[in-house]
Amino acid sequence: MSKLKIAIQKSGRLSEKSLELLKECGIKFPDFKSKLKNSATNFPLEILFLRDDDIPKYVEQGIVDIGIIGENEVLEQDKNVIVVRKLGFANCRLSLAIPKETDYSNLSFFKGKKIATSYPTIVRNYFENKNIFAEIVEISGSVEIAPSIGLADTIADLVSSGGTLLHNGLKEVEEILRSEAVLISNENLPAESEIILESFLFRIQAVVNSRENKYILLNAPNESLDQIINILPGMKSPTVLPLAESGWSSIHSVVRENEFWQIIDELKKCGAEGILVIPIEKMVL
Ligand SMILES: Nc1ncnc2c1ncn2[C@@H]1O[C@H](COP(=O)(O)OP(=O)(O)OP(=O)(O)O)[C@@H](O)[C@H]1O
Ligand SMILES: O=P(O)(O)OC[C@H]1O[C@H](OP(=O)(O)OP(=O)(O)O)[C@H](O)[C@@H]1O
Ligand SMILES: [Mg+2]
Repeated sequence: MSKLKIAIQKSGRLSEKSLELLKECGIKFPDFKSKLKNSATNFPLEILFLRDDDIPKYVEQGIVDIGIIGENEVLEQDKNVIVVRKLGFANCRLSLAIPKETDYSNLSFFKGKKIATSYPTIVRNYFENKNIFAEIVEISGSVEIAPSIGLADTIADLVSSGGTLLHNGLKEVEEILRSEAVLISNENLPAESEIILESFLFRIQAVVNSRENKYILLNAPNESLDQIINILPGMKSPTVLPLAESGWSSIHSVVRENEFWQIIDELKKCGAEGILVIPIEKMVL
C-alpha cells in the first residue's frame, strides 16, 4: 500500500508542535529522535525529519508529498507548492526593528539604510513596492546582534514575544507580515496520495476545531432561556435539560475559545450560574 510522505522540522520552533499535531490526529510512530525517516504504525504516513529551509524544495520536487513549514519560509522561497491550510501554531511576525534610542517617524527612515535579515527576498520586495532603496545584508541567524556589531543599521526578523529585540536594545517599528505554521503540498500529488491526504486533513480539521472551541455547561432560570440560546448558538443549537429544581434548566453548548470571556460576561448578566467549561478532545462538524 502506498504511503503519504510528510516532512517536518527535525528540531526547532516547529518540531514539537508538528509532532503533537500528528499525535493528536491519532497517528502513532516509533519515537527515535535520531532516526530521520520513520513510518507511522497505524496510518499510511512516512515522516522525514529535515531542516525547515529544505522542506519547500523537497515538496516542490515531489521527494515528499507534504510538509509543515512557516508561512514566512514559503513566501521567502517562492517555490511551486500549494498551501493547503494554516495550522494555528508558530505564530510570529516579520518586523523591521531599529536601535531603541533612535527616533522613528515613518518608513522613509530606511532610505539608504543597511538592513540585516534572513529573509532577503521578502524584505527586498517589501521596499521595492514602497519605492524605497535600502541595502540588504543577508545573514542566517542571530540577526538581532547585527546593529550592535556594526554589520547593519537595522534588522528585519521574526518576532513573537519581543523578548529578543528587547534584550538586544532594539524596538519594532514596522510589521512586514504575519506568519504561522502551514501544511504545504506538492502541486501534482499521485491519486493514492490525494486520498490519504484527504483523510489526514479530516483529522487535522477535527483537532484544530477542538483546540478552537470549548464545551460549556451552565444552569439558568427558565425565563432567561431564550436570551441564553441566542448567546450560545452551539453546533446546531444548545442542549436544554430540566434541572431537578423546578424553573431551572441545564444548558450545554460549544463556544469559540477567542469569544469565550465575552460570552461568559453576557451569560452572567442573564442569570447563568454554575458555569463549567471543558476542553474538547476532538470535534467533527
Ligand atoms: N519566536 C518565534 N515564535 C514563533 N514562531 C517562530 C519564532 N521564530 C521562528 N518561528 C517560526 O518557526 C520557523 C522555524 O524557526 P526556527 O528558528 O526553528 O528555524 P531555523 O533556525 O531555520 O531551523 P532549522 O535548523 O530547521 O533550519 C520559522 O520559519 C517561523 O515560521
Ligand atoms: O520575539 P521572541 O519571542 O524573542 O522570538 C524571536 C526570536 O525567535 C527566532 O529565533 P530563534 O530563537 O528560533 O533562534 P534562531 O536564530 O536559531 O532561529 C527569531 O529569529 C528571533 O530571534
Ligand atoms: Mg532553518
